[in-house]
Amino acid sequence: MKRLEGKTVLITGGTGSFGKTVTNTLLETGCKEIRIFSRDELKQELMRIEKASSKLRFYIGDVRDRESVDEAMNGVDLVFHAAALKQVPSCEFFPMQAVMTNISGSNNVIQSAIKHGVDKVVCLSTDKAVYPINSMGMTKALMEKVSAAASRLDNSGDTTVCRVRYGNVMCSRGSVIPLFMNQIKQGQPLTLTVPDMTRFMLPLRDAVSLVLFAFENGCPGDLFVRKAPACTMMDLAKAVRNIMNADNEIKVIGIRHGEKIYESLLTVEELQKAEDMVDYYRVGVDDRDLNYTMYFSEGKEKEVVNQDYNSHNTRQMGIPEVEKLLLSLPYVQKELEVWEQRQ
Ligand SMILES: O=c1ccn([C@@H]2O[C@H](COP(=O)(O)OP(=O)(O)O[C@H]3O[C@H](CO)[C@H](O)[C@H](O)[C@H]3O)[C@@H](O)[C@H]2O)c(=O)[nH]1
Repeated sequence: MKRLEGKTVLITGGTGSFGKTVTNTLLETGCKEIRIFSRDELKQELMRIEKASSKLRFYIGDVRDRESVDEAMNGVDLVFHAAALKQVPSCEFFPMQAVMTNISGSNNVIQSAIKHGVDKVVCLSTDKAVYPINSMGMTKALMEKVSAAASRLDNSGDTTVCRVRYGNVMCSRGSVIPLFMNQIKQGQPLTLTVPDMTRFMLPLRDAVSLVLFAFENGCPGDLFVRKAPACTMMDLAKAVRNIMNADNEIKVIGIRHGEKIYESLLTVEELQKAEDMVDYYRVGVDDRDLNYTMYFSEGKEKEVVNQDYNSHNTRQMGIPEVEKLLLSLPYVQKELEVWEQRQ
């Protein structure tokens, strides 16, 4: 991470799970300043106390409010744009709120970065933006378009805007793994939507590496995804039960508003032109030579792709592998420690 030496980094939505984890990583580099931009002063105060670092600067603001974004952007070299409305059900009920934050807010961040001559902006998107069926995914898909358009139009060439998409980040706030663990602690049944539903499972550390990879390798308009395994929700529920030594009932409750049976990380068309970078796929906005020759398998003709890259056709983990992955997560380790003391 030599390229971070002496840099000022702005993280929008910086008090979330991603923001906190990437901050830890950045604090171990030689970067000069990390700016945390978010709406919630309490979360900022807690983060200030927890991290206790003179490199951190906190900015209260909202991506919807361009002035507040401009204030935080002055002197910034790199932006990780993570601020978003991302709960599927609430975006279904309040789609215009998702429009204002995820689309207009993202445009504010990108335009402000271009105006301030920022080197690179990495915008965080989600698998729900691929063939979107819910407001959260639709607004994230448009955020991707807004950033792709900005990267085409910025002729000054000062600012590189690129994008990453990831699947379900394991144990992120409000997500299913913490929910299952709490249900077990309270002696309740595990509420399972659809047993065969699959999701890409991405530990937070891999989500952070993806974003750093995009920072290091991204050219204007690039989209990166990290290859990830998936599992069924039934296997996930059973794995959580097993690691907690529990036998709570698993109750099928049916699909929720705006949900899909499986998620896609790349469309058929994107996969067709994607460059395979071992752990990652890269999809460029056009066919320019972007100097990725070291990752190509020379001379191999591209096969015709007729499927998207989705959580049904990626590598499937069985219950033991899901258990192992769960046990490697700091969140799960902490929760299990408390749980085992109570037993
Ligand atoms: O009580 C529940 C709740 C959820 N699920 C299932 O668990 C899976 C994951 O659900 P989450 O609520 O954890 O996550 P979502 O897939 O709805 O969305 C999550 O992943 C997205 C990326 O795909 C975004 O990051 C988003 O913010 C985040 O909440 C889904 O198949 C869902 O049906 C259950 O079985 N029971």
